Amino acid sequence: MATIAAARTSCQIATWRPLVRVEDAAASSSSSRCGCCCGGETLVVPQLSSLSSTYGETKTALTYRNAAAGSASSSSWGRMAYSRWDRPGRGKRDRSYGDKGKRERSDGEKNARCGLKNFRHSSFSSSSSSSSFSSFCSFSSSSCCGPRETTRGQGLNDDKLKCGRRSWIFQCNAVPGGEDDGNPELESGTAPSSRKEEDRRSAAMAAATSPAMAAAAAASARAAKPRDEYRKIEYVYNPKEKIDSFAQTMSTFENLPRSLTLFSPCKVNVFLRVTRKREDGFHDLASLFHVIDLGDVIKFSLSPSTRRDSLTSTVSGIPLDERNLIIKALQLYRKKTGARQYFWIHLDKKVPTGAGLGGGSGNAATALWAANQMCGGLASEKDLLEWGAEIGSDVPVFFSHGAAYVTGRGEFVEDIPSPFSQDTPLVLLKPPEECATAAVYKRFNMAMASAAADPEKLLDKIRLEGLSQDTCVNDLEPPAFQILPSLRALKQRVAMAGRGRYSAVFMSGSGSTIVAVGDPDPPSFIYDEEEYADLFVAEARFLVRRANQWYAPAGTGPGWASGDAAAAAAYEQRPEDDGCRGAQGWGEGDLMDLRLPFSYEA
Ligand SMILES: C[C@](O)(CO)[C@H](O)COP(=O)(O)OP(=O)(O)OC[C@H]1O[C@@H](n2ccc(N)nc2=O)[C@H](O)[C@@H]1O
Ligand SMILES: Nc1ncnc2c1ncn2[C@@H]1O[C@H](COP(=O)(O)OP(=O)(O)OP(=O)(O)O)[C@@H](O)[C@H]1O
Repeated sequence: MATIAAARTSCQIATWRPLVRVEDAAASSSSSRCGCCCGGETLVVPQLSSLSSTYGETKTALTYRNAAAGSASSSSWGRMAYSRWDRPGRGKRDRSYGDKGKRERSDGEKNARCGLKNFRHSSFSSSSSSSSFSSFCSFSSSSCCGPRETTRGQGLNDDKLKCGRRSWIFQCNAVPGGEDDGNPELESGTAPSSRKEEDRRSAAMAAATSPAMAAAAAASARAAKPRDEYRKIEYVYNPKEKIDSFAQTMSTFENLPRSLTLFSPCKVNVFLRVTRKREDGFHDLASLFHVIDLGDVIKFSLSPSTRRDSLTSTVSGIPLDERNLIIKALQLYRKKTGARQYFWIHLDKKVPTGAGLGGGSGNAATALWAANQMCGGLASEKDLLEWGAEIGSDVPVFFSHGAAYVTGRGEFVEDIPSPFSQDTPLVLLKPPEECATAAVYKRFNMAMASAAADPEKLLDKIRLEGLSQDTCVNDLEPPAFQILPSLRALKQRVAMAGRGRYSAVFMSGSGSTIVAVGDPDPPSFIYDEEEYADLFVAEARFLVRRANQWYAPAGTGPGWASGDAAAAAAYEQRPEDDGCRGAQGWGEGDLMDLRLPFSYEA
C-alpha cells in the first residue's frame, strides 16, 4: 500500500490552505489508454485527481519542505527526474541529474513517438539548485502526453516515457492554479539565473516571516523578473514510486521540528586516571564521567541556506565560525549522512570555557543530536557517539545516559547506571584563568600518575560505598597545578574549609574547575576574600537522560523532561522569547517551505 501522506497545499505565504491527505495510491489507481498518437497506456493516479478535486481545479499546488534535505531518497529522485531551465530567447541551460537525465538530453526526436511533440513549453525544471524549494507542482492526470500544452519536447524522452509504458508527466507550475500572488520563490518567471540570484531570493524567503514582508518580497521578485517567462516541469517516470516517495517524505517529515531548543549539559570527571601515552600523542584514560545539570541552551532552526550554518552566541570569546564545535558537529553530521540541511544556531552560554567541564564538547554532542532530530533520524545514537570522537575526546560520553566509565582517548564509553543520587549537590568553583587541555597533557608524565589507584577498583568502590575523597583521583591535577599553582591552593582550602560538608573535592578534567560534592554552597571564604571575587561559582546536580531523549535539567518540569519538542515549546514560552516557533511548530501561517530530502547542485 502506498504510504499515506499529509501534505499541505498552498500557493501563498500569507494564506495557507489546509492540509490535504493524499490517500493510498496503489489501491485506487487505474490505467487507461492514452489518447495520443502512440496509443500507449497511461497510469492515472487517483490521489492526484483527488487532490485536484479537493479544490475543484485541474491543478493543485504542493510545496513542501523537508528538514533533512539530502537524505537517502535523493539518489532515486536524481535518477527519476530530468530537468533544466530554458530561458526563452537567451539560449538554454540544461541540467540533468543522474544517468537517465544525461541520456535523455540529446534524445529529442523520440518525442514524436509518444506524441509529446505537441507538448509545448519554453522551459522546464525541477528545482535545480534552488536553495529553498524542490518542487512546486501542478498535477495533471490527463495522460502521458501531459498537460494540454505543447512542447518542443527536448529532454522528455526516455524509453520509460514512451506512451506504451506506465509513465507519468508531472507538471510543475510555478504559480499554482494560475494565481498571481504566490510565493516569490516559486513563481513562474523567476528561474534562478545564478546562485547569487538564488541566494538573494532565499534571503527574501527567510526574511518573509510575516504576510506583509512576504507580500513585499513577492512584489520585489515580480518586479525583478517578468512573469511567465519560465515554467517548471518535472517528469516522473514511475508515478507510483514517485507518489510513494513523496508520501513517505511527507509522512516522515511532517512531524519533524523546524526549530529545536535543547539543553546542552557539561560533565565532571569523578576520577581520571591516565594510563598511557600513545604513539599518536594522545593519552589513554580510565575515567568515571558524569554529566551534570550545569549547561547551555542551544536553539537550532532550519536555515534556507545551502552553504553555511549561522551561529550566534550570548558570550564573546568563543569562535562562531568553523572552529566552533557546534559548527564542526553539524558539518560532520552532513558529511556522514549526506544531509544538506543547514542551521541557524543560537548558543546561550552558561558553562565556562577552559574549565575541564567539556562545555564545548557537550555543545558538539547536542548539535549532533539536534541535527539528527531535525533531519529525520538518519543516524543511530551509536553512530553519533562514534562520530563525536572525531570532534573531540570528550564528545562521545554525552551519548551515554549520563554516567559512563570511559577508556581509550575517550571513545570507549561504557554506559553505566549512575552510582549517585541525582539529588547529590555539587558546587563548582572556577577561577577566571583557563587550563588549556593540550598544555596540561603536554606537561603530564607518567611519574605523576597515581599508580596505586586501579581505575576499575575505584569504580567498584564508588559503586559500593559512594563518593569519598580517596576515590576522586585526577592524574591531571599535578600538571594543571604546575600551570596554575593558585588552583592547588584553592582545592586545598575548599577541602579544609568544607571538611564535614563535602564528601570529596577534586579537579574536573584538565581544570580549572574544582568540584566539591555534598553541599550546594561554597565555603564562606569564597565570598569573603577579595582574591576570589572573580571566581565562577555554580551549584549543580548529577544528571542522567532517558532512553531516546536528550538531557533536560532536573526541576524544569515535564517540559524539558518529557522530550525535545516539549522542552523546546517550554523554552519558547519564556518571556524573552524571540518569536520564533518551537519544535513541531507547523502552525497556520507558517512559511510552508517543505524541502524534499535532497537538493540539486548546479
Ligand atoms: C581532559 C579531558 O577533558 C578529560 O575528560 C579530556 O581528555 C580532554 O578532551 P577534549 O577537551 O575533548 O580534548 P581534545 O580536543 O580531544 O584534545 C585536545 C588535546 O588534548 C590532548 N589530549 C586529549 C585527550 C587525550 N585523551 N589525550 C590527550 O593527550 C591532545 O594534545 C589534544 O590535542
Ligand atoms: N561551542 C563551544 N563552546 C565553548 N568553547 C568552544 C566551542 N567551540 C569551540 N570552542 C573553543 O574550545 C575551547 C575549549 O572549550 P571547552 O568549553 O570545551 O573547554 P573545556 O571545558 O576545557 O573542555 P574539555 O573539558 O573538553 O577540555 C574554548 O577555549 C573555545 O575557544
